[in-house]
Amino acid sequence: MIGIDDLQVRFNTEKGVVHAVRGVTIDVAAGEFYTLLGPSGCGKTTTLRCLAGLERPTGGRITVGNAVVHDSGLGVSVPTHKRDIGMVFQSYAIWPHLTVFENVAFPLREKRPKIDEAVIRDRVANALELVQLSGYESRPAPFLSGGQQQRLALARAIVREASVVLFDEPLSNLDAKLRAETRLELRKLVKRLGMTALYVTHDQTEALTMADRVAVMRDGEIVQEASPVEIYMRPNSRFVASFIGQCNFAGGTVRRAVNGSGVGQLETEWGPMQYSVATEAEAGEDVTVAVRPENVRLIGPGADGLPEGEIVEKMFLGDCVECRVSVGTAHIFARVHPSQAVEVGQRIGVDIRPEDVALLSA
Ligand SMILES: Nc1ncnc2c1ncn2[C@@H]1O[C@H](COP(=O)(O)OP(=O)(O)OP(=O)(O)O)[C@@H](O)[C@H]1O
Repeated sequence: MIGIDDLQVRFNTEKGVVHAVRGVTIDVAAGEFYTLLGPSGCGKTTTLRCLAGLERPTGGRITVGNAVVHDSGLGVSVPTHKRDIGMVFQSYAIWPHLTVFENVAFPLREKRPKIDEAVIRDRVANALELVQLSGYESRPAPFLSGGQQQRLALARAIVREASVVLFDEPLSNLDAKLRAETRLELRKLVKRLGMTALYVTHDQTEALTMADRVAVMRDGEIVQEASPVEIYMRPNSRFVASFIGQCNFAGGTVRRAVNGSGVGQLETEWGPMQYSVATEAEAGEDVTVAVRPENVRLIGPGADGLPEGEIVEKMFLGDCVECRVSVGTAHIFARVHPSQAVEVGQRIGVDIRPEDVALLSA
């Protein structure tokens, strides 16, 4: 439904040329919820703006459904209003001088040939019902709460009945609790309407909870594209592992590589370890070992010949206690249940399952 092929965007600035998007290629299936995730300045908004027709790419080709909306080689560029796309932005861009009804009706009133007033009323009523704003029709838009304004922006995007909807950080103005509620609501609504969504965010929780597929961007490029679970469990680089959630890293050397269904052996800064996820790393190769803090278990000292360390710091985080443990020649962070008795200075065994160890290139 959305095809972006080798997208290139260069901006000429006083400080020289900024190559904001470098060969981004994505293919989003009909009905899929696809998220571009990355730190500020990585080029995600620029990619979205190119798709919307708000930015002119330097190179590449973009299709929406069966329509080519941009092709730098052929000199094709379809204007924004002729693309089959709805948009929801961070600043909701609702009209403060209009009522809720008129805000939603606005995109329909702009259409040529003109849409019949009775049809407009019907479609607005439907859109408002979907986002649970029925009954607010005559209220001035600024007199809605942040969450309601966000839903109003969504109603305005869906009233066009476009098959593709673009979201640029639409939840970032909401407080934490409302943001968490709206995440799931928004995903459910998009799925119910069968829309194809391209969602831009720098918030890893949003990406992990909402998306069918996530593309992590860095410096204008996609560095990994996979399902949320795979991105989290099998990051392909230190950058992705540390951008998405917390991660422990240590230098290591492969002593015996995984073959078949067996486990491999590593020598690491934390001591000897086992791993079971097959990689291309060979015996003798230097690697970076990555382990999530929630996968580090702390067990009584001397247990089963586990590497032993000392708790040097602990921090209560509400749903868990984070401990910094000195082990081998390095430190590792572990997250334990608040009911587990842990004290600074305590000797402790550090247990990590082989399947929770990821190897990255050194
Ligand atoms: N109109 C412009 N002129 C010059 N440089 C620009 C322009 N728009 C974006 N850039 C630059 O292109 C790069 C990518 O910007 P972009 O807004 O796409 O990043 P982003 O990942 O969406 O970041 P954020 O989350 O902060 O919006 C940045 O270095 C930015 O400064």
